[in-house]
Amino acid sequence: MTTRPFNSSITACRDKFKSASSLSSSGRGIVERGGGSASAMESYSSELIYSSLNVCMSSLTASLRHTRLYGPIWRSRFGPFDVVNVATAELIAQVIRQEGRYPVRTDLPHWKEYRDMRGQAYGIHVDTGPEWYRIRSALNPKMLKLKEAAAYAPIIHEVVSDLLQRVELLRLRSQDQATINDLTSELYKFGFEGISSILFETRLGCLQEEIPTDTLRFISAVNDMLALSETVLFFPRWTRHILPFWKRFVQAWDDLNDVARHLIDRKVKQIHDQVERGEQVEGMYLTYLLSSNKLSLGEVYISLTELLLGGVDTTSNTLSWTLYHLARDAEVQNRLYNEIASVCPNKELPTTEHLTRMPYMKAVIKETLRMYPVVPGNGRLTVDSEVIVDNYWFPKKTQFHLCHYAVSHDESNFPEPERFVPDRWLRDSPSRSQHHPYSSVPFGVGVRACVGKRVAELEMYFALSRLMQHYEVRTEEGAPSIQPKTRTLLIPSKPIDLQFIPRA
Ligand code: HEM
Repeated sequence: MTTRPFNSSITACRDKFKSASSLSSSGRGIVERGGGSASAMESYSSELIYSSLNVCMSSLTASLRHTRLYGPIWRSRFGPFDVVNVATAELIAQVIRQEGRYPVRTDLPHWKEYRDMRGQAYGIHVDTGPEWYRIRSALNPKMLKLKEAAAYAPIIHEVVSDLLQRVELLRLRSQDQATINDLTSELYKFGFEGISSILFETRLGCLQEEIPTDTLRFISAVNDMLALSETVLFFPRWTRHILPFWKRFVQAWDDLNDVARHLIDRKVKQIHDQVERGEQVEGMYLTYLLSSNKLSLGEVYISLTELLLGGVDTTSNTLSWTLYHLARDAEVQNRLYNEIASVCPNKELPTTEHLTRMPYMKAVIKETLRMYPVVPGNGRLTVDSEVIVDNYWFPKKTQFHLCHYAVSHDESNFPEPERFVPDRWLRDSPSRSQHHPYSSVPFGVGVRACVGKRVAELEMYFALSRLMQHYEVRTEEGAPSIQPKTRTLLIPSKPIDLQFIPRA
């Protein structure tokens, strides 16, 4: 095969590998999307940190449709993005196996610009290469290992107790003394409180009746920054004088940093006072980061903020979908309840040891994350070397989009993919699916995978097991089924309202 020029700079073919031009001509297509229309902006305006992940920004249905139309690999353009999409487990595996020592998801030039403007450290999302690795290595301990994350069990239980109280309050306040409307927004408060109590070692009061003013400012700064992140990236720089987005983006970051810094500085002073008094310093994640001396104070500010951004919306959306399905499937719910009740009789508080004896609960969460991978599409930008994927040769600086949602809904991996079947994940079950290891990787894989996985799992397991101990969840009569949609993260397209019936 001879080398032929490709019709754009993104792919180039080399001897022995397929001509990348066939990406656009043999049913593997280039999909062009117009830039900047109001409707496009509406559906693609981002909510979360994972704006940096969902590089092709295609909607779920579009990603499934494109897979059917173009096969497992195709190019797409959206605004400034020129992306190679891969939509089989094997191709995802090929990209990941060539990601190198310092994988990059995608560029975040607007975050970098903000940090340059304010003279701040870059942090885990903006830094690349060995610098990213240095920060990531400092963050990994006390987060990634189950044994270490287990130290957060008491504080997570404290926050789950507040969640239970809030559920009871809202239930009793409702007309039928059962229904909680828009469960996801309540679970969002739980997610925010849970992760900040570990990271900042401070209870923010998100689940209180009257949320403190500073906490409200924190929550809205997080929301504003994330909602504006993609918008800012999308519009050309010259529009910044005319459109309000950049100014609001900067303001949101300023507010976010201000509250985070205040929380951290308070802790630094407490630790300093304890040391002065000759007391033993004990704490959680912030104390660990400060005492490990691996990061500058500026890097600690940025790192905790970025961990918070990764942790607030992810666990809450996953828990919402889990409860939604349990409410619709009495058999699955009973089985889960029976497992929890047999491991922890008399509503005993579950410990991490108890969790090791709850395989069905883990299967329920795995199945939720298969059907609703909260990060439905991830990205990898090849930086250091050229790569070969599906026998095509791709040059450096190729942006890949890993279409996780399409893959985990592919029936060749998971028969009847639209059915919620936790049994697929159980070792001895006849329904256990024989799937490719990369067909459902909701936390990512490799050195760049989710740093908060263990904490997220603990939060979800404790919250789910205790909710089940106290309540049976049901749907209201005639409640419509709810489809997911992407707002970068995968979220319910409508509010989820569920009934919470107290158990004896
Ligand atoms: C259900 C819960 C969660 C899911 C499904 C999830 C999923 C993911 C995924 C898919 C990635 C990208 C991995 C990759 O590129 O290979 C990621 C990255 C990340 N997540 Fe999570 N996440 C969850 C919870 C959390 C929590 C609770 C935290 C905070 C403690 C967190 C913090 C982060 C951070 C900081 C990154 C970036 C890591 C890096 O770039 O080195 N996540 N997460």
